[in-house]
Amino acid sequence: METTIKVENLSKSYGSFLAVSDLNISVERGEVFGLLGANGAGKSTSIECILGTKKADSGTVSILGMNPVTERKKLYEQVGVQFQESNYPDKITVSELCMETQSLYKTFTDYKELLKQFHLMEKEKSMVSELSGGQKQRLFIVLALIPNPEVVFLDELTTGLDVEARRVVWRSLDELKRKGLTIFLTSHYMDEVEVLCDRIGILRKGKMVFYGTVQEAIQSSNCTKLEDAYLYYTDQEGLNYESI
Ligand SMILES: Nc1ncnc2c1ncn2[C@@H]1O[C@H](COP(=O)(O)OP(=O)(O)OP(=O)(O)O)[C@@H](O)[C@H]1O
Repeated sequence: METTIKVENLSKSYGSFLAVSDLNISVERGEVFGLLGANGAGKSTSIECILGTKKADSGTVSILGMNPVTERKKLYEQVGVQFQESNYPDKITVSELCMETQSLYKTFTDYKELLKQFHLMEKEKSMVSELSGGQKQRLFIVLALIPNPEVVFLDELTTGLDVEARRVVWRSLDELKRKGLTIFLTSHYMDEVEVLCDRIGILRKGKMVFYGTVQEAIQSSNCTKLEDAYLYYTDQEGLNYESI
């Protein structure tokens, strides 16, 4: 198998606060990896350090065999990133923003196909600023996919999406995965994780407390559902576990 993302012994502190501690992750080509953890567990910090947009204190990262810090330009031709809050000009339409994004890359996918796939075609001429939260979220996924990437990083994939929109996103990602796209995502929704992820890592206070398949998480915690297994791993003091 071909390893697409390799993270070894990655750590990051903010002052004296250790946000990510000794992270090890390996994602194969065409695999979907989900990084899970409570608010503040260190997911975004990890993604930013992996992408090289934040400087890790120690550890090594390789994406498609490249170092994201020193080979940034070349790597970013093949990596898509979904931003939570994109910086876009005030008065720009959906299609203009897509075209602008296309212009940043040597090769790209037809954005209209992506807009269709993510049910945004009827918003093509709308101002980005006038889209609903869920429509914007889907647009940011489209923007991440425009370079026709080999790997895509999706932070809080479907936060704010309604039930139908989530299914649209899941279906589209599944299709892209079949074509060999490697996906690194974070999510707070265990149903989504069960549908999409081949392997997961659960972070608790910056440390990986579980790494393996969804089935392994369920089995090793003696639970029957992933949500319970997740709580078992993230809430080991038992404060909330089984409180409902
Ligand atoms: N720039 C910063 N300076 C200091 N502390 C930070 C900074 N960014 C993040 N932190 C802290 O690091 C920890 C991890 O934050 P991070 O954003 O990585 O968590 P997360 O798992 O992505 O959370 P969420 O699910 O809420 O998005 C938190 O305790 C946060 O307060």
